[in-house]
Amino acid sequence: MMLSVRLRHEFKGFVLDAAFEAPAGLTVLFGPSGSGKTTVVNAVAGLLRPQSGRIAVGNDVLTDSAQGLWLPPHRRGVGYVFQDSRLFPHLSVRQNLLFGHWFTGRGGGRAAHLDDVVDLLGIGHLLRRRPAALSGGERQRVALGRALLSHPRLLLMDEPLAALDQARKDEILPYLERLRDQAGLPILYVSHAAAEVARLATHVVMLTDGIVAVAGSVSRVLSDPAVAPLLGQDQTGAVLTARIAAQEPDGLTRLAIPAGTLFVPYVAAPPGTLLRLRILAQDVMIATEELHGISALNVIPARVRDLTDTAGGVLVRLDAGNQTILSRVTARSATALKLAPGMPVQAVLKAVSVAPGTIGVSGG
Ligand SMILES: Nc1ncnc2c1ncn2[C@@H]1O[C@H](COP(=O)(O)OP(=O)(O)OP(=O)(O)O)[C@@H](O)[C@H]1O
Repeated sequence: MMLSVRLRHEFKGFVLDAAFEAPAGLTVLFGPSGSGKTTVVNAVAGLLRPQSGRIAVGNDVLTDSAQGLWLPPHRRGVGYVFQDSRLFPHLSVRQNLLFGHWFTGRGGGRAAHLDDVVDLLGIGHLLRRRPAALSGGERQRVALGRALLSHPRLLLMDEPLAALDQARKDEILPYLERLRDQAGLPILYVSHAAAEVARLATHVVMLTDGIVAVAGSVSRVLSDPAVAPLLGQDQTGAVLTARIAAQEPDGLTRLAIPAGTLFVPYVAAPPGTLLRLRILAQDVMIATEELHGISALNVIPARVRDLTDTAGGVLVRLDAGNQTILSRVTARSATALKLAPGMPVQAVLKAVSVAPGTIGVSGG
């Protein structure tokens, strides 16, 4: 099931002209304030009728200006989760959940069942409570459950974590990962937090000034130097998948990636588990010779693919196995090391860069 979007809409002083596809999984719509994210989401939800374009989920066409077709919001099968949970305060959690179910009246075989959704989101112990007696993170989990129980073809999430503090975000992220991996739906997720993109996205659509600047899988987009100015210097970095190889006696966890072995602080998961790692460009040093007597645990053989000058230094894209790592070095170092495409190097990852907060299950 794939969401495909082609849209053109003009406000005074702003033109949205965007086309992209979002497969099953979680596609983050990312971009600076005013780039058109909400306009896209509103067009998909049916809250805005675009001047021209076509929006479809699989074979179901939601909007097609060429045919004069435009489905109203309640006939789109779109589950919508907002920044604030918008639960009904006078209803219990259970009643809130069933409201989505009841409202659409689209039961039947493919219906998500209350018990399954409650399990997926870990909200069984909350069913009798009123929203006022929930934490912000719990409320968002209930709002997710309500959206899921409306049997959507598609989930839209407009900065669902933006109103939560970091502790509540951390609490809800694992549930979003499960939803992404188990719901089998396209999820279009608006965010301007790079950490959320790195943690949750399977695909990324970067919007700037109403057009799609870059789009593709999260690993490809985040390792694209063209994306660095949009993410910001200290947020630029690659995302890669690793497999837990073993738990070490000294408390570290050994990970396997195609290019070699990484050691990270203990990750509580069994060998074989796939993890997603975020490796910030500023945490990767480059050595042109074999290293001895260095405290860094993680040194990976790699090859320079290309170099890009940016405001904050030179971004070096490194091929490591079939994965890509980004490193930021000063122009002076790039010159001194004579870095050039094709050159074999060692990527030195500072162990701290693979911190627990940046580790999530793989997805996609
Ligand atoms: N109803 C409207 N009438 C006129 N201009 C609008 C309208 N809605 C949005 N715009 C303009 O369209 C542009 C894109 O707005 P949009 O809300 O889609 O951006 P965004 O990426 O979601 O931003 P943010 O991250 O700040 O929410 C902005 O310049 C905004 O002022």
